[in-house]
Amino acid sequence: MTQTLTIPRPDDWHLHLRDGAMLAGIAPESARHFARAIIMPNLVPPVVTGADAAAYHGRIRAVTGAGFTPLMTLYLTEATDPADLVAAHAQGIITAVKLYPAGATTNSASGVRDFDRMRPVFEAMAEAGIPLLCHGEVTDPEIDIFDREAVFIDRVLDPIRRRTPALRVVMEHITTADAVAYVHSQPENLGATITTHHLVINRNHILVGGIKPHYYCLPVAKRETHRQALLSAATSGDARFFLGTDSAPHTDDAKESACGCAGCFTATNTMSILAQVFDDAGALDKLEGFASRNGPGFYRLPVNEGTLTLEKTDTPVIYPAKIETGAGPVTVFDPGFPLYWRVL
Ligand SMILES: NC(=O)N[C@@H](CC(=O)O)C(=O)O
Ligand SMILES: [Zn+2]
Ligand SMILES: [Zn+2]
Repeated sequence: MTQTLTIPRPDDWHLHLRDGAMLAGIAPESARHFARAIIMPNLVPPVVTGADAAAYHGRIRAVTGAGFTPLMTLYLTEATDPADLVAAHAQGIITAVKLYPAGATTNSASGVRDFDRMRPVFEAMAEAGIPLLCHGEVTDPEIDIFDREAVFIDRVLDPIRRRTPALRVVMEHITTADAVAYVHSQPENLGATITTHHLVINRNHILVGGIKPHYYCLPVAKRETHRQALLSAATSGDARFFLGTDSAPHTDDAKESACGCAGCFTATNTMSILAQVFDDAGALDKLEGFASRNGPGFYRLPVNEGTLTLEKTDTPVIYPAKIETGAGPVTVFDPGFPLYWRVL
């Protein structure tokens, strides 16, 4: 008998949809499987005001139609007006606010340099219950790239949490056992997203046998013990860990370059990969919590009423190697093993 798995329609709590021709080319890949997604604001120029977010929301819906709900975020800068942010949230324009340390990742030049200066904004957000989503890496050139997440927790995140304990925080795309342990040490108003690709690759996948630009993302994948810690957290059933794919398309010429962009594009095959990874870990029953229930729980939103069904097949699932967009081709993340779970 064919094995199937039906779960409430999943959501993606961390997604890059970009804009223009790229948006038009890749948004359908997410809208096909996901009901809602938290949309990252790191456009050029970034989404910084409620008005920017409302306009971007319109551009996304023009591509996806009403079957997909983009949950908008604002890009926090040192010039952010707390009143604009609180008003945008009260009007339902935004769901959360994104913190990028300046220079940490793709299009983060207008991010925050002095975290202490943001305290009035954090207080206003705590008061209004608006989640702060953190790209958790320090940018100090003295700090080794593999240590930047752990150092961020000690130097930036923990001080913010001590000063504003009521602030709801999501540690985005966690990559270390340190981040998993930090979530465990904290009250329920701290959650964490885990990407599909960080459940699959460790740093060897990027570097051994030749450099693999399509496995390069930020935060960079760490050693295998950290991947194991992420897998344990994702499959544990702990409601503070939920799916944020961080699917982050760049055109092939931008990835396959002497200075290649960071980002893995996983929207197309994420659900097949996750089903395979959870099945291989003997935790298929935990996929529903991770992909469909824990995120809405944290964000205080209803679980989706629709469903998604996956079927286990005898022959590997075939998916496109690249998505052709008006901006250029985008390579789909290759997990490096066959996938036997097909989305029906
Ligand atoms: N994850 C990445 O490697 N890249 C993201 C930015 C981000 O989420 O940090 C992107 O926008 O390309
Ligand atoms: Zn990030
Ligand atoms: Zn991201």
